[in-house]
Amino acid sequence: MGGSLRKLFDKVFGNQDMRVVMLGLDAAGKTTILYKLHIGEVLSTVPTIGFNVEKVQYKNVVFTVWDVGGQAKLRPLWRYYFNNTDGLIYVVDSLDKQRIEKAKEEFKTIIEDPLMRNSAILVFANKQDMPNCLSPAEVCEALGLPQLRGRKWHVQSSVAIKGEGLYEGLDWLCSTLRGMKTGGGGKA
Ligand SMILES: Nc1nc2c(ncn2[C@@H]2O[C@H](COP(=O)(O)OP(=O)(O)OP(=O)(O)O)[C@@H](O)[C@H]2O)c(=O)[nH]1
Ligand SMILES: [Mg+2]
Repeated sequence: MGGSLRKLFDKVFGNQDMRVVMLGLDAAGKTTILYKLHIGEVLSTVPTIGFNVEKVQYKNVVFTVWDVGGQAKLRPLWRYYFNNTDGLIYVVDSLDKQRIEKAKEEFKTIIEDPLMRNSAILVFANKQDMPNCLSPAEVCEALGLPQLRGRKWHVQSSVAIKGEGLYEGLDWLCSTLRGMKTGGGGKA
């Protein structure tokens, strides 16, 4: 699975310069996604300031991954990480109904930041293998995506531990970014 996903990843991203930030509450599945893609070694973590930043470079694509739970005091650092971000991947634990409201609040703060204004938004409704989880449509509703104006977004059902849905999501992100970079605008 890892090998074939990597080949697909290659095909999708080709030779483009791309900066992708992956965010979500703790335990949403970000690290699992990163490792499942087998796109490279984790380059750096920054535990000294109280949170982990995982950075992965694979060819021209730089992934920066961190969790955003209760990080208000760290928001000034966003400037450093979010600058020139093309794509935002927001990972939601679809089973964690208790914290879906919190996930929404954080999401809203992120996408309203001026640095994120132009980024395409891919949401992984993760842990879809779990019974009684929120459906992708419910996650979409809970995050308020249908009310978003002037943004390109997509909700992708995923089971990160099995690698399901990851390629489909990245495929959407890549073709959307390609469209945006050539000025045509991808599918919303
Ligand atoms: N059932 C199920 N479990 C998953 C899935 N994806 C991730 N997990 C599990 O959820 C837990 C958290 O996953 P991580 O990838 O560590 O989450 P994270 O977003 O990196 O969390 P932080 O690093 O704490 O911010 C782990 O035990 C994973 O195995 C999934 O699709 N289904
Ligand atoms: Mg992690």
